[in-house]
Amino acid sequence: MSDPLQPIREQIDAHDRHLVELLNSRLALAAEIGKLKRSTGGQIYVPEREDAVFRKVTALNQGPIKNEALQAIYREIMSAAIALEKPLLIAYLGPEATYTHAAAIKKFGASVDYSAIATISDIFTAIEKGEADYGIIPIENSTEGSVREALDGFVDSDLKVVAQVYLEINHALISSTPLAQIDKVYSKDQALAQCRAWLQRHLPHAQLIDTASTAKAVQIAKDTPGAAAIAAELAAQVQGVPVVAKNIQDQNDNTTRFFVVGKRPSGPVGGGRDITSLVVSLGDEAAANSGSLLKMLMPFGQRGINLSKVESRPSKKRPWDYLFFIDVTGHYEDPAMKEAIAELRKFCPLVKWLGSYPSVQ
Ligand SMILES: O=C(O)C(=O)C[C@]1(C(=O)O)C=C[C@@H](O)C=C1
Repeated sequence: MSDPLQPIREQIDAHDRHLVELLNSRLALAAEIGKLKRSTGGQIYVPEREDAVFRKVTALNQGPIKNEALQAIYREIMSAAIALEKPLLIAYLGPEATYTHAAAIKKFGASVDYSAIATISDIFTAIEKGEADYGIIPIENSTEGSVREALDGFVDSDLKVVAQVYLEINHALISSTPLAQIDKVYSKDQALAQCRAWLQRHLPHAQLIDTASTAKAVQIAKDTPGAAAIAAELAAQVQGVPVVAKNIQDQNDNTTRFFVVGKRPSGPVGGGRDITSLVVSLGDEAAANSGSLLKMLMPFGQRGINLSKVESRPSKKRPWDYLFFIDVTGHYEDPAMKEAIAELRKFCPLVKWLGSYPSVQ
């Protein structure tokens, strides 16, 4: 009896031949772009162009492929294109299998090189010294708020935020010890905090111990009797430690926002899809004038520039002196944004542009 799958598979084979041809022809064009960029010193990774490509293919898509699947494929196509143009090294907050590692792969795909770096400040240093091309760091979590080391890192650095990526965070309890006998739980402070209610319910007497990263916690738990770690399931797989419980985060839509940092700024994507991040200090103005916070936001509001985040951090220079981290919609090069920032500079001793980047992807 003839196999009914056979003729369909033959059509798939014909499509695959065509796809491979098309992919190679597309990548040859990227290699040509790479040559031009190398001779002119152009940027290899271009977030605003990638955003346009993602938007274009999504608009072309009539199914049945889902947009998410199409974008994942295009992520890998552009990752392969980057690798042909120039091998890029991406530094991420390690060790291997941290959430930042997963976010880095989501952003840059499988064809670039990655390097695990122990601290956020070492990531900044690696890029400044040219030891890595880009860095990826967690900036804020939907349950726990900002990552302080990351915000602080930008104050003293001239690196720019060139792109951002969001990753849904699903924590697992990882241990070789059964749940009833676990007396210590290791993880990064943010992850422990994101599972506070679950821990209170299931391990109310366990000691909670902060570690430099979630993957580091798995390393410790692996060799410590009675110990468990909170980390990604990926970290459990990579290090061969059993998963005791899955999805233990208190909020189901627990999401972390990551920044990609590099030496040169990204160009605009337009259409209200850019975000600009700034750090502002009001200096003595704050002490002298109770309306100064409002005054700081007015230059944006008056020009219809949308404010999506304001976060304050102690300046560490004087007690009760604050730095404000502000996200606004638009690119630094937009005329209205330029005007607003110029106005801010008239009365703020510090207005530092951290970067402008596409809001999605
Ligand atoms: O258009 C470019 O500048 C390219 O390098 C090509 C390409 C692509 O494959 O489409 C690859 C990498 C960049 O990040 C953006 C786009």
